[in-house]
Amino acid sequence: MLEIKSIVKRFGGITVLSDLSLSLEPGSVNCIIGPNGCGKTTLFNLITGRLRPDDGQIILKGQDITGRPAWRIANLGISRKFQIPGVYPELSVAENLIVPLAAAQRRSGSMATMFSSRADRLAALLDLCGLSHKAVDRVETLAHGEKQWLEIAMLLAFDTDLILLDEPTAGMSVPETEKTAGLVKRLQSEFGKTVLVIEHDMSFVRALDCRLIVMLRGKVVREGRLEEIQKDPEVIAAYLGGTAAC
Ligand SMILES: Nc1ncnc2c1ncn2[C@@H]1O[C@H](COP(=O)(O)OP(=O)(O)OP(=O)(O)O)[C@@H](O)[C@H]1O
Repeated sequence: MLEIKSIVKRFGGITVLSDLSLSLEPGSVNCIIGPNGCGKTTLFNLITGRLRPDDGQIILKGQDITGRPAWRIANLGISRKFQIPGVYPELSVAENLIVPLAAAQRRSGSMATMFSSRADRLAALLDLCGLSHKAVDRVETLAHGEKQWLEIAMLLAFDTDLILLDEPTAGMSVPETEKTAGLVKRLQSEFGKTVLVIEHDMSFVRALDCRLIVMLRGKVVREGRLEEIQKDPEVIAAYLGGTAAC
């Protein structure tokens, strides 16, 4: 689905990403962990075209997207959720979903995507984010967690193959965090999406039960399951430190 080859990003004299390589299998869930400032968000900015790399290549489904504009990359099949919910507060929940549904229709030129009709699609998306009972409510009246779930459903409505989520559980309670892990898993299990998540919350990482990618000092230093990663001395020293949570 995605192949990042030896990417380098510098800001002035500081090298934030150095020779970083990574690949994502189609239909997989992957989670990036790493200490503050190690370059996780910068990596998302490079993948989505907000920033251009100084060196290296980014390949999406066999196509070189390195340095292409963000709108073009979105149309080629990558959607992204920022930490703060990117929803339309004055529109209803259903209207928020109709906007990306329409954008997906325009992008593909066909509705032969996930569902058989627009009504079915809308109902499935409302069900996915647990907001069927609030379909006509204005989004500004929703709780923080509900806005985050709505935005994840909006990404699904836009129907790209690859979905990037930047700390989707930021500001959430423990039950909300657990629900978010279930939602992210459904993107893969029910809809076949490839998902790449940045997350700090280890209870969420554990619940997600997926491949972990550990970044340190601008590089990928380890990949694997949590059980392996949490035993790694370098990871423990540099990132997990004393956090008994892992
Ligand atoms: N536009 C920019 N100009 C200059 N420096 C930047 C810019 N964007 C990021 N940086 C620097 O690059 C480094 C990596 O930042 P980045 O936000 O990618 O880290 P992160 O791993 O996502 O951190 P966090 O976990 O705190 O979100 C930091 O030192 C940051 O200050």
